[in-house]
Amino acid sequence: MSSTVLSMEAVDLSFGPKRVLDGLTFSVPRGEAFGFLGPSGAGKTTTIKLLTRQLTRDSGRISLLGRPIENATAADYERIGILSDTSALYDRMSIADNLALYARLRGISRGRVPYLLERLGLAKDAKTLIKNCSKGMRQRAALGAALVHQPELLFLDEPTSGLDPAARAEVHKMLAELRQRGTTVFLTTHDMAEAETVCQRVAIINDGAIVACDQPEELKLRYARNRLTVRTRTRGRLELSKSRESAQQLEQLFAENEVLSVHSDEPNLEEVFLELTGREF
Ligand SMILES: Nc1ncnc2c1ncn2[C@@H]1O[C@H](COP(=O)(O)OP(=O)(O)OP(=O)(O)O)[C@@H](O)[C@H]1O
Repeated sequence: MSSTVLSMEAVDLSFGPKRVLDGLTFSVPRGEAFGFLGPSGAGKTTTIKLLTRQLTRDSGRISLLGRPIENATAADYERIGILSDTSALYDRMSIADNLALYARLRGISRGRVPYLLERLGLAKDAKTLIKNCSKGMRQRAALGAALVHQPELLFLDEPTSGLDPAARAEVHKMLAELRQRGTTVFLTTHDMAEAETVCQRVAIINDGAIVACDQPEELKLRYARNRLTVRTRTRGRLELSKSRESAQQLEQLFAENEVLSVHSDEPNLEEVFLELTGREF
């Protein structure tokens, strides 16, 4: 069987006169956590909707679980889990009952529900009605619903938005475990630190087109600015590039006993993102 679980080739999509996706091309091998990053409105959710057949492309090819998406069967969709802001939870039912319902809809036992509640930090709130949940609790419950049938391919649209740092860390741990078990993850996020923690590769999308796609480390080496920040006694903070001229300048500053500290800025994905999209989140 092909090791490519998911791919798009030259996919275009317009809403009316507006081109939203423009020649989108990428592929995701089995077992990879693939991050899809981009500013608001770049086309991330639209891409997930195409991959999960909530929308249809204008042109190009999409394959899912080794076959053209047009030929995907109901059984293929049983192998997929989706978390998005349209994930439906029943407001008047408790968290535990929602997860049990999802298990029943998937035709599996509710045996995994207590485990998921525990792992998602929801055990003590299991009986809370969804309508009385905080945004973070709701988000974790929706993640539980997406995971209940142990999908081999998981689409996560901003899975940790609204979560506090502890819950976020627990979700990251769960995702790492899922990946170890061979689950393929397609994830959108605005959180660059999350992308670096969770994803083996990331694509950066801007105005509907992929502007870079690689391992976070590679992108950082390729695009991040390389700077030194020097705090001086009388000249304040100086920013130097890592160049020969700057080395001479730094030597001079040391000779003049000006240097209080030298800090080498580690390149980070946020800088890469800004460099490539020209936009903040
Ligand atoms: N049903 C629709 N009809 C018309 N335009 C749409 C529709 N859905 C999305 N769009 C437009 O398509 C573009 C991409 O939207 P999309 O939701 O994919 O962005 P996104 O990258 O997920 O943004 P965010 O990070 O804010 O969730 C936006 O300009 C949006 O306004």
